[in-house]
Amino acid sequence: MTETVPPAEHRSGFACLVGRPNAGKSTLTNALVGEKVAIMSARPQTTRHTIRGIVHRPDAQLVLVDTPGLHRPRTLLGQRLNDLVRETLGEVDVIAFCLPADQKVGPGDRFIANQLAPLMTGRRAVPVVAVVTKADLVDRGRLAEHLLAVDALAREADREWADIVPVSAKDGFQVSTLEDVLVSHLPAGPELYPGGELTDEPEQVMVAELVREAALEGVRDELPHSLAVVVEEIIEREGSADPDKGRPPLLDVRVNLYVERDSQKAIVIGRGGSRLREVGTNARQGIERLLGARVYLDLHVKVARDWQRDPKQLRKLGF
Ligand SMILES: Nc1nc2c(ncn2[C@@H]2O[C@H](COP(=O)(O)OP(=O)(O)OP(=O)(O)O)[C@@H](O)[C@H]2O)c(=O)[nH]1
Repeated sequence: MTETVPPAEHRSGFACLVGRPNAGKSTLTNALVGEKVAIMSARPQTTRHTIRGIVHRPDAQLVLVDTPGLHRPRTLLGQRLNDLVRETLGEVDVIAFCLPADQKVGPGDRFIANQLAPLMTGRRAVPVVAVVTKADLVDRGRLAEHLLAVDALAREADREWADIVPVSAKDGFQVSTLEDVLVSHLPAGPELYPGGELTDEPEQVMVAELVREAALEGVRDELPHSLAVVVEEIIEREGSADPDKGRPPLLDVRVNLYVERDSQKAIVIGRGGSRLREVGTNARQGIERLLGARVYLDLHVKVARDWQRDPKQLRKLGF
């Protein structure tokens, strides 16, 4: 019998991707992890939850935390998200600050750089790698200019980036280089997630993301940030599985969709319930793939007035 000898120095730890909305954090997480874990969208701030993916390789395990956009708080929800973001940031081993190459360094980036600055010094300083995303969208000249501007951004705050790495999640340019750079900032340590499961996101949160994505499809303009999704229960129907016949179990999945106004409820439900049925069908297919089971999906649309500003509602909705 041969035993597998662990590599001399195995590294492990947590990395957090920050950056303004639309900076390409979710897409980059997916490119690094190699599987769709965060839900992508052309619209800002669909990533309400902290979603982790794991880069699992023989010499390292890098646990990625994809945060909601670190943005200037406008509502209580924004404030909560920022608290969550800062809490997460204090605990990670390396931060990847994403700055899209096709957009000038602006006030949003400066705001984040200033938030990061205090974390970058002292005994427990966290290294921050500046990641210039979407490099495929600009030519070499503009990329070089952008890299200089990104470098200057750190010096404005009297700090230095641990590294600066241009990447394109779209065509894979430098993604493995970035992976190596992030790993190089991790401490020596054993696998944090034995076997390296791709995600430790609770099933319920992923189910909620799939329903939210389906419910927003085509109506994002009418329901910008006014939709929260809560999975009430996932229950296996007794006696539904038949392993002998290769029949997977049937799961009853009950989900509440919260909107702020009656008019929004009407949009989600559609004429005679037609749109909600379509949302259910689309979400169910994704959930069945995710859970490897047959799914009976029960959707309820409820009005929670001004839920973004009400602390009690926020807690109920899991924020
Ligand atoms: N051309 C190109 N487009 C990209 C790249 N990475 C992301 N995008 C696009 O940029 C948009 C935003 O990407 P996301 O990954 O959703 O950005 P995000 O930072 O997670 O956004 P929030 O969830 O709003 O914080 C999407 O339309 C992506 O398709 C890239 O490397 N190249």
